[in-house]
Amino acid sequence: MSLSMGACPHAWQQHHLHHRGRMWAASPAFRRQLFLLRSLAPTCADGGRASSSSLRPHLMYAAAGPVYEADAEAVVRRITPPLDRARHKGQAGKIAIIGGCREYTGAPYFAAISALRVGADLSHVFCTKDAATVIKSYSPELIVHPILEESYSVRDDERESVSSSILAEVIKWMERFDCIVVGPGLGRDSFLMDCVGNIMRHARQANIPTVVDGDGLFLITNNIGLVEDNSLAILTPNVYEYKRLVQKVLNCEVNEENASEQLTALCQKIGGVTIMRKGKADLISDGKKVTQVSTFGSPRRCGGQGDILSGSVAVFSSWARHFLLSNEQPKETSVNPMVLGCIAGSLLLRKAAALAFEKNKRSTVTTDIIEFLGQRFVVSALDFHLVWQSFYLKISFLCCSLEDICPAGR
Ligand SMILES: NC(=O)C1=CN([C@@H]2O[C@H](COP(=O)(O)OP(=O)(O)OC[C@H]3O[C@@H](n4cnc5c(N)ncnc54)[C@H](OP(=O)(O)O)[C@@H]3O)[C@@H](O)[C@H]2O)[C@@H](O)CC1
Ligand SMILES: Nc1ncnc2c1ncn2[C@@H]1O[C@H](COP(=O)(O)OP(=O)(O)OP(=O)(O)O)[C@@H](O)[C@H]1O
Ligand SMILES: [Mg+2]
Repeated sequence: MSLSMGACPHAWQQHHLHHRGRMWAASPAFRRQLFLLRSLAPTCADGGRASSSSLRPHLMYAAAGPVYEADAEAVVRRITPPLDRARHKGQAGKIAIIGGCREYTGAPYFAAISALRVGADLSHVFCTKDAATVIKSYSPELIVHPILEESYSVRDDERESVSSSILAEVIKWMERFDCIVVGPGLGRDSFLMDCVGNIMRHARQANIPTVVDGDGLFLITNNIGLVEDNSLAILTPNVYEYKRLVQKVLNCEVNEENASEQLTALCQKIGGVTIMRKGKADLISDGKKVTQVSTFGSPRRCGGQGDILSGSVAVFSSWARHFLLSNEQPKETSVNPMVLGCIAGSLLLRKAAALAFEKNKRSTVTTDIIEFLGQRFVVSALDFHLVWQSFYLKISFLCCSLEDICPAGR
């Protein structure tokens, strides 16, 4: 990846300050170029070293003002590793999901199988004993560890020893993972929450990137120290999870008018984390800038799509990290692999959902979407669809024209 692009996006931005909003909104190609410049080039105004508290005014504008549409397809293409015959098992990613309890077995399965379908080599699930057999029976591809316990199965006097042995069991594996996803189908049992808090602390000490979703967000909302100042943490809240996070951290209500400012403020207040606010458009920020992915996916809102997303984001952010490390980035670069991972995951889910909906219409369920996660297929199928559509339109137009010249029946 070339990082030596000449123009300084911020200088350019200042010059055009008065045209903001309308111009960006008007031209997708323009926004695409700007995003690529901003995401793949160093921030020249501050040498990329701006901390959340030392942003200059025009950078504040960049952080608090417009939302840039990401060139998500370019990001996917850049960070996806080639299918190289020389690679061995594990090099394309080892992901672990911490989730799955008596109530929820679907969510951890969706996240784990999506990680594999996106292209990871190994996908583990750490869940409660009740959930393990069920999850294993969904798929032989997953490595399932039945180690978590809920309060009802642990006596008060055993809590400490059970908690330590759970942590010891996870630690044995932790260093091998490229990313963990905490929360899909985890439930909210208090003992379980405490154990998972310990697992998160350990992951942080070991520098393992952590995607926090579902009930993991419930856990960190009530214990924000678990992710505070962790630049390897990604939070993926849905509407309600975001609402709870804003109320707790910013002590106010969600403000749709200033969505990007509020998201930036939330990232900055927590410190270092990347947040993807899911919704009609997925808004992504690391506290420095806000980008969005708004490619239309599907009108179906069946449960489980967020789980696909968390598994996919885990894989893509690992790939983005490896890509940036192996491409000798200048130290001052502002590219954040966690942000790239969110962008790529969001696009993939949306494209897969679009294709699943085209096939299954209102009966689309999450399993149907997972079928379409083969990204090369998603991209080429979509391209094919567009080509076919335009070909079809041209044919129809030609037929209409012929009809005009030579009406049928004459
Ligand atoms: N197949 C599976 O196993 C799946 C399992 N999943 C797992 O389920 C667990 C919980 O995750 P979640 O996303 O359901 O819970 P969350 O976001 O806390 O609450 C959402 C609920 O809030 C409610 N609500 C409505 N309006 C509201 C408002 N204005 N402000 C506030 N709240 C409002 C509304 O409920 P209602 O009031 O309609 O009863 C809505 O349903 C988690 O572990 C996840 O991974 C899922 O991944 C799906 C697939
Ligand atoms: N109103 C919407 N319009 C279009 N796409 C949406 C909309 N809301 C969510 N999405 C898409 O669905 C994905 C999942 O978001 P959602 O809000 O359903 O997550 P979730 O509630 O955590 O899902 P889950 O049921 O897995 O827990 C998002 O990435 C987004 O792309
Ligand atoms: Mg969810």
